[in-house]
Amino acid sequence: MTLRTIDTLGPLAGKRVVVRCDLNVPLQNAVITDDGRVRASVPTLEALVGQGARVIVVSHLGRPDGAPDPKYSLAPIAARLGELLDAPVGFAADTVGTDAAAKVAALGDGEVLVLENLRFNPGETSKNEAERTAFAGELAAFADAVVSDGFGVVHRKQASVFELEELRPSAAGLLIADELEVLDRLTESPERPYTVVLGGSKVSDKLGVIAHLLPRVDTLLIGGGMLFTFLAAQGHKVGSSLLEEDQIETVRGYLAEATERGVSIVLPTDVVVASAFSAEAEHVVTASDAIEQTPFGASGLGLDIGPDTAAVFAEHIRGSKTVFWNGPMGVFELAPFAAGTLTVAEALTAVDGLSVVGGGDSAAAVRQLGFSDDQFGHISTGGGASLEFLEGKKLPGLEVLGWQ
Ligand SMILES: Nc1ncnc2c1ncn2[C@@H]1O[C@H](COP(=O)(O)OP(=O)(O)O)[C@@H](O)[C@H]1O
Ligand SMILES: O=C(OP(=O)(O)O)[C@H](O)COP(=O)(O)O
Repeated sequence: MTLRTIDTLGPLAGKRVVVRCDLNVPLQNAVITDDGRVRASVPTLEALVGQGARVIVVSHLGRPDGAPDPKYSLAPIAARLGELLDAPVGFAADTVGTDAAAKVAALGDGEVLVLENLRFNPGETSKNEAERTAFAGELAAFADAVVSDGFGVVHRKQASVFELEELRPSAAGLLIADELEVLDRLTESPERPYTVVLGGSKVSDKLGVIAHLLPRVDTLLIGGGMLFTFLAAQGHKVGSSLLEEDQIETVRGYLAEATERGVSIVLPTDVVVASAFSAEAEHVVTASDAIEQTPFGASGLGLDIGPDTAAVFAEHIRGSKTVFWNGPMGVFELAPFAAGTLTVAEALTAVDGLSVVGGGDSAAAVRQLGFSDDQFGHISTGGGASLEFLEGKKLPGLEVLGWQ
């Protein structure tokens, strides 16, 4: 079965349509540093506004703890959406409370309202299905129909991504359809050599993907926060760098399996180690088996891949016909630790084949480092979502829309 599209919902003029977007953008002091995901949400919202639907936008932002936290308010994102739509966009200070109910009731045809962060409500991400269904029911009370367009979150079985879509007539938005068109090419018949580059900080989420990618790819390049669990698996000390100790054995298994399958997992030979997590911190380049031998000893933090590693990664990337990259190579937000990400991004722009960058922060990184979207084959709004799609997994937020 293929995705149900918006037209399967019938005429939407005057109907209340809840649209699940992924507006989880990077913010610094409530200022959006990359609005890519907001822009990517616009075509579907414009299409619904154009039909005269009453559009109610819902999204998460960050990982708040199931309770309101002003740091994660969607208010600045609602304002940006208004600029991009060039129309007034309302904002409710809660998700399913009295303010939301009043503003939904007052919404006119062709108007847009953004509700406050879904994850301020424990039911959104609850592990308990009944709790998720109860929260989805509260959202469904606002909806005659649901459009799901938050590609970045379709791998999460969360109330607004799965249970809500079961409770009302639902369909996929234009962004999800676009994303699947490109990513499907990567699962069906990627031109070889096929290289996947992994980094970022959601280490435990993404390590699990590796087992499923090994049968599909020729080369895996490992940078970012996850590289330290690999170094630890090889018996090296990693100072105070990000480390998933309980994954070390699993990672040893990946290394052994890669050897058996003839897949090369390329690990950094040098890293940038800093005295603290700050742009002003002292930092040095060191061999990746000597992280604790810098002046910072065991408190040293690995915050980027080193220049030798970056050059080796770039060579692998340029020699590939298909490259998928998720997760910055280092803490690119701090200038001294952006070089590895810059080198890898540059190499992707030189791929003679299909290059895909996936993930909110990875997309933000390439734009912040001065690249334009058209220098890559595709920039996906989903990091974890596209990785899990590439590993061939059935994603709850897609299955509920008819995708098989
Ligand atoms: N060595 C590292 N230590 C800590 N954080 C890192 C490291 N390398 C990269 N990061 C961080 O990873 C974050 C992005 O990770 P992630 O959310 O997994 O990527 P994406 O959003 O592209 O899927 C960035 O904010 C970056 O600072
Ligand atoms: O940023 C996101 O994913 P990504 O970092 O894998 O691209 C999505 O908004 C999902 O967020 P989550 O990983 O907190 O569920």
